[in-house]
Amino acid sequence: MKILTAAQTREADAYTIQQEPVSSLDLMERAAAALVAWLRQRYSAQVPFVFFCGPGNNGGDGLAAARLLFQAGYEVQVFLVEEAGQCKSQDFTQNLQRLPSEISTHTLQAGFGFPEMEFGAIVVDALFGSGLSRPLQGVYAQVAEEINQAGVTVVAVDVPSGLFTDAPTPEDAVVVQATYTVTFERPKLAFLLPKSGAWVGEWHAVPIGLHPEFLQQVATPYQLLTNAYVKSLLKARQKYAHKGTYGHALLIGGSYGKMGALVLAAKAALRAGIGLLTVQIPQVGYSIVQTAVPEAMALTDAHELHFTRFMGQPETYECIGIGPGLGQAEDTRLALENLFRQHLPPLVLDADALNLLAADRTLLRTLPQDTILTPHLKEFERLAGPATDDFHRLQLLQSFCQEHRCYVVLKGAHSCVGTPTGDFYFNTTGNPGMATGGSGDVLTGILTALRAQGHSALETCLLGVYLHGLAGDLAAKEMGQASLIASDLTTYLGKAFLALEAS
Ligand SMILES: NC(=O)C1=CN([C@@H]2O[C@H](COP(=O)(O)OP(=O)(O)OC[C@H]3O[C@@H](n4cnc5c(N)ncnc54)[C@H](OP(=O)(O)O)[C@@H]3O)[C@@H](O)[C@H]2O)[C@H](O)CC1
Ligand SMILES: [K+]
Repeated sequence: MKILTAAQTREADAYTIQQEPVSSLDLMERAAAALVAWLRQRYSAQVPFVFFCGPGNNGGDGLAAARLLFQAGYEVQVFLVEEAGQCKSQDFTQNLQRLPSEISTHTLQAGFGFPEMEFGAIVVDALFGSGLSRPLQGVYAQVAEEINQAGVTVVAVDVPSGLFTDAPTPEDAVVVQATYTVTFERPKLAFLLPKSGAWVGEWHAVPIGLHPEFLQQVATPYQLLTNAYVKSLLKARQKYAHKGTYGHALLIGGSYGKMGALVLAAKAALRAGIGLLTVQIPQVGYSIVQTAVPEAMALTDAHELHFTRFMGQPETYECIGIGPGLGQAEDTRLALENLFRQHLPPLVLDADALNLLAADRTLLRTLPQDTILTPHLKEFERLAGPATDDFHRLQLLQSFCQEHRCYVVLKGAHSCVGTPTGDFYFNTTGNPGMATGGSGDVLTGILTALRAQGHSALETCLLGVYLHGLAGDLAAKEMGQASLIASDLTTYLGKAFLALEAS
């Protein structure tokens, strides 16, 4: 699903208005109705609502929604927030005229006294949306600050007021802290990024019937993974298959004190459908692996404690995953250097393999084409340098993938897959319970297994992050986020496959 910029959203509006055709006032009515349907599903008519409406179409949405909610029997109060002399949008003015006189309406200007709020009231933030052109100041900043200090549930209309959707919001800017953001048609790019996403709370995208033709033709490098799309990437298992049909993968990793990481990756690879799995481990890991993962074959390194030399034949494997528990010894770096000189099957690199690459730019330059790298934010910073903000990090991701002709799974709340073509795919599954040691090792195992089964690098990344997150969501549903540990992700991987197939 494409993610649109604010400018593209305006174009989508204009196209819809012209081609459907529908008046802009009716389009606003549709947006307001979609918001009200969401509110009514969540809150009973006993819950009072307080609307704060700005001067543009976001405020107009607020006014239309206040009217519809009032007509549905809810108690509604409206505060119009305005800087003296500020122009109002036409649709705002029309909706103000349509507001039933029974709704208590007040204007807040500079120096206002912030209203007392009834206990349990829900604040609807309709100050500004995608038309924000500068940080909040004056009365708008004051109202936003008061809302943030009121300790109430805040539902932001389309965008939390003060948040820029396609550019960094300055560090010191005032932004409404939303509990929920009900956004129209598509989430905005800022919602998916770690810093700006924190203002958004839990977001829900509600359709408002923007013209499908426009959505189909509009070009964007930003995509959101949908269930339907990821499902289309699944391959059915064949009746006459044998273990050779589903690839032979190799995982290289584990070192003294870090064999668990390799075991986690190996178990996940097996649950991700691999036909055959071999692991290469230092001697210290031999009995650990043979006991913990009897399904895997083991190659032992010449070294007792860590990886120093690839012991197999590259052509035996359809994919090699390197990194979980690897360690960063100098002879491990040399072993990677030697390995990269060979003709290799596709690679998945994680953890210490990434740290070794980051510390040795020459090694990085020899990275085989189409390698999948799976850094978290800190590892990515080591690889590509520090980012000044979320949007700068996306630029770094794009140029890194293009320069090294690789795929990067940048792990986080909405893990982002960067591609050599300069595209970005944001994941939609997963939860904060997955921020736990070993979660990344499980992902490496899944990706290595999918790649070895013949998926392209892109398909592997998309299917892998989605299934990994879905397994986390299914696990968290039964055991809660706090108690979730990495092995649970592997336990629930089968259910994630089933859920995706059945969706
Ligand atoms: N397709 C859709 O998604 C639809 C969305 N709708 C809603 O429309 C808004 C966007 O409306 P728009 O009027 O473009 O923008 P805003 O309401 O966010 O505000 C714009 C006005 O405010 C001025 N402005 C901008 N920043 C500030 C600021 N910091 N302080 C004061 N004033 C500011 C701006 O004027 P400037 O010329 O000064 O920039 C505008 O006057 C979208 O978010 C949805 O809620 C439609 O209802 C339906 C379709
Ligand atoms: K808003």
